[in-house]
Amino acid sequence: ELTADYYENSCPNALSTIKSVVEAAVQKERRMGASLLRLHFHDCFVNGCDGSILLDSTATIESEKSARPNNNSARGFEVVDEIKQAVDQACGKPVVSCADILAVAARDSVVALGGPTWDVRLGRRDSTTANPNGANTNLPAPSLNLTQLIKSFQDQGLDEKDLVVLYGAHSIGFARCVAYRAHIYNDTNIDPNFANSLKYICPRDVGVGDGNLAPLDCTATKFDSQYYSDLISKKGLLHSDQEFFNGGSTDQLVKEYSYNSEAFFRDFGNSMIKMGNIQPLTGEQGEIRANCRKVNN
Ligand code: HEM
Ligand SMILES: [Ca+2]
Repeated sequence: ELTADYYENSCPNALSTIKSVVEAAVQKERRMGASLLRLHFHDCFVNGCDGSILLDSTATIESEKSARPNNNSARGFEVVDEIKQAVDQACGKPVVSCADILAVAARDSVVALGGPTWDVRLGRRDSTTANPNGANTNLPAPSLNLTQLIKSFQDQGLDEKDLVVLYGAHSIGFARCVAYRAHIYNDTNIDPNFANSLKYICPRDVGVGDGNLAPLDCTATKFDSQYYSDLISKKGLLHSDQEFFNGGSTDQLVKEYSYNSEAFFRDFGNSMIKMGNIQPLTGEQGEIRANCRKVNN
């Protein structure tokens, strides 16, 4: 069982230390808040929230970082290193796990960008392995349809409502042309002016401008419910985004969140806690890494 006050005795300054590093990082670059939030998601969906995504490749470990959904895409690892150093210094020894750092940094990022807060449950321990194949299978691709998206969340014990509300994380951050090219050129459920404007940034030919970034919603540096309004006006950036408002079972919830940002904020915190509870290592399982990129000797 994870608990919110897990570090209260062992390191009373842990949470405030994490918060100040996250705030400084977001102040320097607002997108970093989005990148840190996504790291927690990509950690939890592969072998649970155990810091597995943070491990670098070695002779014996093939990293999740190099798996398709993360390669040239997941970012924020240097900020996690910075947090880890600061927090270990504040505690006097490594007592805070890298998995917990990701969970707290995700919350602090959302708050720093104007979103809701919630009590992060803590006490996760760090994995001694990575699972790149798991990253390839479990992390949903932007080409998925609604049924497949629902399935990928169900596999993690998350329901349709968790899916729609957590996907509101796309209220912040950016995607590369490779992720949205198919949607702007091939799909018809997209506002034509919106699609045309993106074609300047993202050329049709594969290999040209693949890394060019576009914002996931039109207020991408602020955490808000704008994302859902964008979907209603057919301005979802990814194919998978627009699947949530495309005549299916999730249309109603998208509408509700578009005009009720209080409900969105409340539900987001609850579903983040639920996601953060996916298969944690606890007790004697795993370890507390001294360096988030490496297993202990
Ligand atoms: C449900 C299925 C999901 C799919 C198919 C999906 C897909 C994607 C894709 C393709 C990108 C762009 C990556 C790139 O081009 O480098 C992205 C970015 C992002 N995703 Fe998701 N995502 C999903 C769910 C989530 C969830 C549940 C969260 C968090 C709770 C999340 C948070 C983010 C954030 C914050 C970014 C922007 C990152 C940045 O700017 O560095 N996504 N997602
Ligand atoms: Ca993991």
